Amino acid sequence: MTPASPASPAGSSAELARDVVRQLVEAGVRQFVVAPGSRNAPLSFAVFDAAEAGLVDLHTRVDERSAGFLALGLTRNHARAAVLCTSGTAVANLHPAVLEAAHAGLPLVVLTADRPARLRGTGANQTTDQVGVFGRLVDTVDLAAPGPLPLSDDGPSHLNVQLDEPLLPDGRWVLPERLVRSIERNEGGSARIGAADRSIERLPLAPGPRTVVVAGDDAGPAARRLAEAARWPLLAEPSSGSRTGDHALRCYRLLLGDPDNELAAAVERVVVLGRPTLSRPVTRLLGRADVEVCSVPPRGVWAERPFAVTTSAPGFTAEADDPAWLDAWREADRAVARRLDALVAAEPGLTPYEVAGAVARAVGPGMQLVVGASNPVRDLDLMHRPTPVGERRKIVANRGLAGIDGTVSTAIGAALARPDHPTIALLGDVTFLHDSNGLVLGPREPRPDLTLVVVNDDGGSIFHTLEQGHPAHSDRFEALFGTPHGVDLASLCAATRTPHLRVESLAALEQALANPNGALEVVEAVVPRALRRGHDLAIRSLRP
Ligand SMILES: Cc1ncc(C[n+]2csc(CCOP(=O)(O)OP(=O)(O)O)c2C)c(N)n1
Ligand SMILES: C=C(O[C@H]1C=C[C@H](C(=O)CCC(=O)O)[C@@H](C(=O)O)[C@@H]1O)C(=O)O
Ligand SMILES: [Mg+2]
Repeated sequence: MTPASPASPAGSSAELARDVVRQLVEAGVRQFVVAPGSRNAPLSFAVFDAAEAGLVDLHTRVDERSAGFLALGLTRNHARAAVLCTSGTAVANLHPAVLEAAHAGLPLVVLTADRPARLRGTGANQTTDQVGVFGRLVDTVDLAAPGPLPLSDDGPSHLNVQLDEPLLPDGRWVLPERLVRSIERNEGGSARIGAADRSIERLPLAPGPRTVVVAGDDAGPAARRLAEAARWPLLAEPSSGSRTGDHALRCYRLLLGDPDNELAAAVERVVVLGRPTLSRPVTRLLGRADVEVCSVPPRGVWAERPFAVTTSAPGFTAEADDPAWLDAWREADRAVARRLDALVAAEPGLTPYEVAGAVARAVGPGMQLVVGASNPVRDLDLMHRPTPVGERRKIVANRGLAGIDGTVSTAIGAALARPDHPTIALLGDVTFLHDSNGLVLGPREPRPDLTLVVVNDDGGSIFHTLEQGHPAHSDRFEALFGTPHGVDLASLCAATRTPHLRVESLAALEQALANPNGALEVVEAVVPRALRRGHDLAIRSLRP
């Protein structure tokens, strides 16, 4: 047992590392994800000692891409995390998660170990230019000695820590008593970074113009509250935090996508909150010259909107408007939803729409759903019936940049940060394969109560629904877009000893969802990809 050293030698890497970890803990970081490396050893040892003292949770991941998204999932669920790695290409593997955090406005902390500045520009091993490595969107704080850490609360913080040899502390870190006590009293930074509902100046909107409320990703419940106060139709994406109550419309996308829909044509004003990312009909509505747009800027970088905005404010209020407008939208929504359910039910085999519907129904009060990009989030948008207000369901998605990367790890992180209830994830097969390293968990690792439902259509079916999927391109489609892989997911799961179940019917899927194993498991739902374009065209042509 190495002796405890209350204070490391002044100017040592151990002292610098301990100062960084202390400040992060004081700022509310309680989750640390370590990717193994020698250069970051002083930081890793300091985190280990903080974990031994019960102040933080320590996670280890061998793949920095997964480590970054694990930290993102923790942070997205208000358990602020720091991810740390060694120098060189390891740092670049964190970039996808850092970019998602920047665009989603998440306070992820990135600790990159570096060689001392004197070695920069030389051929020193594993040394590159890490200052500004995440581009203009994320500033770097380059640390050579202990000092105050400027941390961002509305986006990622990059701390590049110059660590010189010796890289080993000369003993265990005995954390300062006052730090331990303050954490035990949960003083200092909050361990749960949430979108605090700060009292903000809300701008009143006059009744009259035929208005709809669009709630994009991370809009929060403010969108629902405004729609309810004004009696306006609510067009809420699954990860908006507003897809609850009786103003939210399930099939808004189909109503807007109908060029002859009189209700859509009659819209005169849109109030938009969060970041709408799912569909071109919503994008088209927001870009219409005859529509007034009132916007609450979203979190994250580039918060200015890609469409003309008439009024921008941190929030809006409204009085009750004419309910006939809402009633007309509700009636049309119910009518087209009935036709959608009939179309899906008429299909003999398991469809991705049924998978999304079954998953949505399986997410009970308090539970969490993490949904992957591409078709799963769009199928959920069509099939997810808005749920009652107040039942604390949470739907999480990486919509800052809509990447298919890191989704397994994001789901694990989000699930670990919400241990009171099970989490389900819904994702495509290519998305799953893209982060299958997320299943590589060491024997000491905290494990989530998480069911990963993988919709396996052996490739990227989204492209069938886009321009690329037109039959004119069929000679090149599979090679460039369909990308069939033929991977045996059962064997892939077996490699990491992850429980796996393959289902090919709705009944089998519902049975699996009703009997989760309470730990990490994969339920593979096999569906045909060849039918996607036909189904998509039929669904888009549905009318009330
Ligand atoms: C990191 C990243 N690479 C590529 C893309 C482009 N992309 C979007 S969806 C998709 C295919 C997703 O396939 P899958 O997960 O199986 O879902 P499906 O489309 O079959 O529903 C790809 C490659 C992306 N969004 N992010
Ligand atoms: C496949 C990629 O992402 C694309 C996915 C769908 C988007 C889309 O147009 C959906 C159409 C709809 O449902 O209305 C598409 C877009 O936003 O234009 C995304 O690029 C990809 O390769 O990035
Ligand atoms: Mg697929």
